[in-house]
Amino acid sequence: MLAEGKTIGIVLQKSEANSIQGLITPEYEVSPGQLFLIKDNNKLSLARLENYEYINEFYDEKIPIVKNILSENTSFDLLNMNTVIKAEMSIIKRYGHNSSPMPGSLIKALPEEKDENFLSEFYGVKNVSDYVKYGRLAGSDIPLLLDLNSVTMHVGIFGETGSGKSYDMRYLIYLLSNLKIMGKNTALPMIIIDANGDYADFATINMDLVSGGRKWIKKYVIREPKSDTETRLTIDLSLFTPKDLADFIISLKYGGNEINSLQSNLLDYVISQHDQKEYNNLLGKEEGISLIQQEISSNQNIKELGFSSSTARAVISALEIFKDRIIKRYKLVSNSSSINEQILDVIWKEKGLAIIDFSADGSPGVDIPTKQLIVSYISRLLLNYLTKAKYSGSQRLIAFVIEEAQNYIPSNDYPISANITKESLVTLATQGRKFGVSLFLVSQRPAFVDKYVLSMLNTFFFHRIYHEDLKYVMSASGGLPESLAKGLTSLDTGYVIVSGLMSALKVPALVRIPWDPRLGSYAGSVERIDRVLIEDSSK
Ligand SMILES: Nc1ncnc2c1ncn2[C@@H]1O[C@H](COP(=O)(O)OP(=O)(O)OP(=O)(O)O)[C@@H](O)[C@H]1O
Repeated sequence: MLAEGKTIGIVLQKSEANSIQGLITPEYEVSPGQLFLIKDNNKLSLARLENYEYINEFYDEKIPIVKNILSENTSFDLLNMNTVIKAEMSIIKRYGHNSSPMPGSLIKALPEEKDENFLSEFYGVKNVSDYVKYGRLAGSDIPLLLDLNSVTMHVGIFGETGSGKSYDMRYLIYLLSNLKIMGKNTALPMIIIDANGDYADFATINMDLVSGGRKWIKKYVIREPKSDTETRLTIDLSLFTPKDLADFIISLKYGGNEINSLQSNLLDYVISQHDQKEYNNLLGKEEGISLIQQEISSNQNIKELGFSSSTARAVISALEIFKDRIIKRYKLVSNSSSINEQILDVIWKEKGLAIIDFSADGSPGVDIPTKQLIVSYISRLLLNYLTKAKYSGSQRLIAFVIEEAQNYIPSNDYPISANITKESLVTLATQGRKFGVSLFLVSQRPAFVDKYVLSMLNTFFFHRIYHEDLKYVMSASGGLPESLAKGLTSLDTGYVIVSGLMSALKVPALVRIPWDPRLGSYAGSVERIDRVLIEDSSK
C-alpha cells in the first residue's frame, strides 16, 4: 500500500468524473497545481489542486457581519480561527481502482517517503533506476521521474529572462551527465550551443560536476584558444550545397536579413562549376576567394546567362566581406575541421560533452549569420553521422542543445532570416527519433520559434513566460490545466511546469528545482546587486 502523508482536509463533494471539492486546514500552505493524495477507505487517488480560496464562516456576501466586527481588535483572531481553504481538485491518477472518492474521503499531503518502492508505486513504473530523478513535486520531497526513452521526441525549455532556464538546463545537463543505468555510470552525449557562456565552466573549473559518466569534455571557441581546455572551432564547407553557401555569402553583406536573389543565383552558378570537395580550398582560403572573384569578373558565360556587370561587382564585394570576416578574422574554415564525424564518434563513444561557446568571451564579435552557419553545419554533420551509423546497424544517440532557438528556427513573426539553419533543423527534428538525435530547444520567446518545429517537441519545461507567449505555449504543449496555465506568467524563479512524454506522471506537474550553489555559479547567473555593491573592489 502506498505511503501517505498527514491528513490535511476532507472531501465534501464530488462533481464531474474527476473533479472534487473539499476543505483544507489553513495551516497547510497550498499552491495551484500542487498534488495531494485522496483516501477513500482503502482506495487512494492522486489529485491536483486546481483552485482554492480562503473562506471564513463569518463571511457571507449577503450579510455584512464582517463589517460590523472589524472595529474590534479581537476580530482578527476570530476570523483566523474559523478560516478554512476551500479547494477544487481534480483526480489525475487512481491506484488500483476506478472509482472517484466519495464525500468524507480524506485529503492527505504527499508523504515524505521517497524510496524506490514508494516511487515505483507512486508513478506506477517497474524500475525506478531506469528513470532520472528531477527536482521535487511542488509542496513535497518527491522527485519527478523523467523517462530517458522519450528524449528523442525532443524537448523545449521556455521562460522569460531571469525565470531560471539556464539554471534548469545546467541542472538537466548535470543529471544527464551522471546517469547510472543497471549499475553502470554513463551519460547522454551532448553538443551545446551555449549562447551566453552559461555552460563554459563545465569544461574547466566545474568539470567534475559533469564527468560522472563522461570521458570527453571540450569547449570550442571562435578565437585563439587561451588554454588547453579550449579548441578553436573550424568547419568543413563541403557539407553545404552551392545554393546554401551563395545565400550565406550574400546575406552576410546585408547583415543576414536579406538575400539579393540575383546575386545569390550568380554565386550559386559559379560555385556549382567546382567540385564540392574543393569548397574548403576555394572558399576557405584567401587565394581561393581571389580565384572565384576572377572567374566572376572574366567569365563570358555570366553575361550570356543574363547577369549584369553590377550584379557581378556586388557578388565580388560580398566575397570580399566573407573573406575578411570568415577567413581572416574567424579562421572558420578548414579541410580538417575541428568538429567532424570522427569527433562525433568520440562524443558518442566517450559519452562526451561539446560546448560551443558563442558568448562574447568565447566568440567575440561573431554575428548571427555566422552562428547560423555553424549550427547548420553541426546539424548536417549530426544527421550524416547518425544516419550512417543507423544504416550500418548501430543505434546511437546524441543530444543537441540549442539556446536562443529563435535565432536558428524563427517563426514568421520574428524578423530574422535563417534559411541555412531552418531546413537542417527541421530535418533533424523530423528524422531525429529514427536516427537518435534529441533536440533541446531553449528560448525566452516560444512565440518566435517556428510553429512546425515547436509542434514536434514532446516534452516541455515551462518557466515563467511572457503573457504574449501563453497561447503558443498552450498550443505547443497540447494544453495545460487551467490551474497551471493561469500561474504560468507569474511562476516564481526555481519553479517549472513539466509536461509531456518524458514525465512519468503523464500529466503536467509543478516542480521545484533545488538550488545547488555550485551549479548556480555561472556566467549568466545574476548576483544580488546589494551584495555586489558592498564587495571590496580593491581586491
Ligand atoms: N532553482 C532555483 N532556485 C533558486 N534560485 C534560482 C533557481 N534558478 C535560478 N535562480 C536564480 O535566478 C537567476 C536567473 O536564473 P537563470 O540565469 O537560469 O535565468 P534565465 O531564464 O536563464 O535568464 P536569461 O534568459 O536572461 O539567461 C539565477 O542567477 C539565480 O540567482
